[in-house]
Amino acid sequence: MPIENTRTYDVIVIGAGPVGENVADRTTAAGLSTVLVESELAGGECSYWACEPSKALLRPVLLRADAAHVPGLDSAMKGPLDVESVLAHRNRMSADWQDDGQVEWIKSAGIDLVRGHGRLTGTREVSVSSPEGDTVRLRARHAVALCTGSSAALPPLPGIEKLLPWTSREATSAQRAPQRLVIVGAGVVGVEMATAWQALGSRVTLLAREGGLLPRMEPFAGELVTERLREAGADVRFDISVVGAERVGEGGNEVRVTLSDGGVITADEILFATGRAPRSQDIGLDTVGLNPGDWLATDDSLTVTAVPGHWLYAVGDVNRRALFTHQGKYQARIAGAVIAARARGERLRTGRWAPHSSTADSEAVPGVVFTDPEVASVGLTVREAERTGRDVEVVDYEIGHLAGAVQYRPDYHGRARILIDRERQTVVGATFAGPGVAELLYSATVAITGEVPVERLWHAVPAFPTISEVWLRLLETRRDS
Ligand SMILES: Cc1cc2nc3c(=O)[nH]c(=O)nc-3n(C[C@H](O)[C@H](O)[C@H](O)COP(=O)(O)OP(=O)(O)OC[C@H]3O[C@@H](n4cnc5c(N)ncnc54)[C@H](O)[C@@H]3O)c2cc1C
Ligand SMILES: NC(=O)c1ccc[n+]([C@@H]2O[C@H](COP(=O)([O-])OP(=O)(O)OC[C@H]3O[C@@H](n4cnc5c(N)ncnc54)[C@H](O)[C@@H]3O)[C@@H](O)[C@H]2O)c1
Repeated sequence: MPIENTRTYDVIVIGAGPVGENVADRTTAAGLSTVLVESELAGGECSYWACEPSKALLRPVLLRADAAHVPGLDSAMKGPLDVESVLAHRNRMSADWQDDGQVEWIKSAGIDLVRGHGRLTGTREVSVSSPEGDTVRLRARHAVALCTGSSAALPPLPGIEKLLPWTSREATSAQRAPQRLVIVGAGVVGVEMATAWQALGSRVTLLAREGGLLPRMEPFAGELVTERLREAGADVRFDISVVGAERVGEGGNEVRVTLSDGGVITADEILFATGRAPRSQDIGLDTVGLNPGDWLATDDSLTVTAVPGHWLYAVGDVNRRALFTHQGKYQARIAGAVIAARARGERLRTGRWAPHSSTADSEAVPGVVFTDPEVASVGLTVREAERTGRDVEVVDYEIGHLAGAVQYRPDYHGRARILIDRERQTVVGATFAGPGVAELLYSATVAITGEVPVERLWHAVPAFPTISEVWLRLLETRRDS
């Protein structure tokens, strides 16, 4: 007999990914009783099929790329990667796809967890269907936060369902390297997975429908990554799309891909890295006047603007503001503070950079692409500045000229670009592409969010010999140009 029961909490959070967990943590810490609803694994996409496994696959690849060019280590780097150990390490970093550790943390934080598929059933009401067929009805006194994330979006290719294609899930959790892997899509997932699997033994063909890789970033970033992927043996093609694909061979063990230029490629697997779709199809949006399957638009307090009453929030990937774990967790801290303030009847402190406003989503979203070389960017690119009519100065510097870069790796090649707002005289965008630049990014993020005047940056002295000296060289280049 299916069981039905009803429970009341101050706050209901649907989705226990990194973002939902952080909303629940903040509301619980504010003294609000909170329940998390999760249909798969607590920890979400990031822990099992995205950030953690992908970075575990990439770390040895990037370390090796550097070490292979450092005198004294180069000869030790001649052999192939120990693929079995890399995959075993990846499995451990994905907690072997078990969420016991996360569940323990949820309990220790004083948060209740209900397993099952959550759906809104009306204002501040949620119903959860458990895998056993039971239903739990939840009521919220104050807020419901939708943190259901995103899933891979597949292109409308005829017969795609019969192809059994890889998405980001298979690409991050596969237990062996396919001999031949075709990757469609040149965004972050496409280039990271091309870097990983090419190094792990697959022959990768990467297909970009644009004229370069990483099309949303500064073009030099994609050019450097293309160069290194090609050196590693990957077949990288531009201005091309897939017009057809089918499983062929014995038991359908091969994929035959037909391209827009008439070419045909045969591979063992095909990965579609063609963007994300919101997980909002079946979460009861129609019961509150929203369209199932839509991204959920919010204001800077993460409140869903189309629903009256200030009780519904959308946080993380599902609101499409910035599809990164760190940015979703930033939103979660703000949403948690907003929910707590409203529950206490306090006025929100909104406005640029105020505690209840996720301003960084529009001004300074940092992101690192863990390719060889790494690409790190925050704030505007030149293209975005042009599109939004911002008057900026653009300053470029070849990172390989720095003493710190040569110490890092004698053949260092990389590029840095900052954008300076002419009127405000502050940095509004930065992109670094080169080995080891990931850790540089926070300095740029602080410069942008702190709106540090460029004149003051002259007093921020980078240590010698580090790659951070790029900041000084960028200032000198601007002064002397
Ligand atoms: C291959 C790959 C690599 C990435 N690498 C990075 C990286 O290095 N750094 C970075 O910052 N970002 C990275 N990202 C992006 C990052 O994974 C996402 O931004 C992040 O996971 C979003 O967190 P979230 O909590 O919003 O959603 P998710 O992590 O998707 O979690 C949503 C949770 O909600 C649950 N859920 C959904 N619907 C329901 C429902 N109806 N009822 C109950 N539960 C439900 C899901 O099961 C899931 O557990 C990567 C993404 C991909 C695809
Ligand atoms: N290191 C990281 O932080 C990291 C790593 C991976 C993913 N992510 C996040 O995940 C998000 C999703 O990444 P993604 O790479 O899936 O998406 P994306 O939007 O970055 O790139 C998608 C690519 O697929 C192409 N594409 C879309 N439809 C296509 C079609 N029908 N045929 C051919 N090409 C097509 C696009 O032109 C684009 O090049 C990113 O925006 C990023 O925020 C972050």
